[in-house]
Amino acid sequence: MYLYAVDENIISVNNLSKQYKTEQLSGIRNISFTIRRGDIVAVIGESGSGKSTLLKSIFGLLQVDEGEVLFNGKRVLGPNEQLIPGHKEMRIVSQDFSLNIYAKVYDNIASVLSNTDVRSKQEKTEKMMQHLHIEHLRNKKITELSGGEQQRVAIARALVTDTSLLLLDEPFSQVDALLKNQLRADIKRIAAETGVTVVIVSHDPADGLFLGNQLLLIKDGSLIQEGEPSFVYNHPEHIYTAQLLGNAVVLRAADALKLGLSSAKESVVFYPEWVELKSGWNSKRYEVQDVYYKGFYEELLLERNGVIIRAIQLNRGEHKKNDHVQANIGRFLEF
Ligand SMILES: Nc1ncnc2c1ncn2[C@@H]1O[C@H](COP(=O)(O)OP(=O)(O)OP(=O)(O)O)[C@@H](O)[C@H]1O
Repeated sequence: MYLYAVDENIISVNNLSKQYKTEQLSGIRNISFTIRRGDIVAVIGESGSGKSTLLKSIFGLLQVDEGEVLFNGKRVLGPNEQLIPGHKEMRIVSQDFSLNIYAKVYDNIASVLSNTDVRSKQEKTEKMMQHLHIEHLRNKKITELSGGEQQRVAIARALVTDTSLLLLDEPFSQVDALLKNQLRADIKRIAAETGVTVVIVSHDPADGLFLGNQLLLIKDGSLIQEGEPSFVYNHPEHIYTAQLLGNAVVLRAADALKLGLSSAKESVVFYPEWVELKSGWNSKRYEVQDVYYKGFYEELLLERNGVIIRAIQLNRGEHKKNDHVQANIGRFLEF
């Protein structure tokens, strides 16, 4: 019996470290996690935090210094250990797409399929073009496409071979806001339909919150938190996580006390949506310093006893600058 037949983890990353020979700290350090079959995992972190290094290490494009990556229970070999770097059961879509720029869209996708069954090759290519909404581009050369269109072709090409693990490095970097929402939804739908496991690297926290069943947060080469997105959002282990995911308000304990929040820790942290704008026995009076229009909601800058906080107001125009409002910080975290 094969090991992977009984193991629900498609990937196990164990104590993985990869340092580049640079003066500053770079690469990744001592990272461990597992990926369940069929999951969409979002790796989120700022530029330079080590996301691409992690993705390339999973795929076997980098020789790691310590630790290992297991794919279906078998160690992924590095470039020094095999002739052709990479892994034949995984597909990676890197930021440069690696498409044949002189070939047409259709041929870019079809060319990765075998010629033994021409009919099935055509069907699979057609289906994948439909999945990614690029049928109308079939006869265009890659050089004639926008960055976002190229990105879709690259994803179609990666998925058409019935791969079991798809690695996407910043798949939305070239896409404008409208297409980004569509492409995010497409990836989610295709993953559900095909059962492919997806690892997405992004600097945009919204990708991690919306897309993944599992969220990994990387900072300065280390994995600082992982878990189901809503759990990580609501139970951040670091102030940084709350700031990155939800633009949290961070107050020193002394300032928090001026708002009636008492804490024995150094800092008090809460998301703007945890502030309830209402009168009640525990609500306090604040002055509206400013109102920021955010589309379907407004962010209010509120002041009390010299301390500024932010709150969210869904009913636009309800409170204006210099108004006085009653607000209650319904929940807060202590660090
Ligand atoms: N080949 C290399 N040689 C030296 N340093 C490198 C190399 N590749 C990456 N680094 C450094 O390692 C760190 C992590 O880089 P990595 O590309 O993994 O980050 P990232 O989170 O993917 O960033 P980005 O979102 O900007 O692509 C950075 O400080 C980077 O400068």
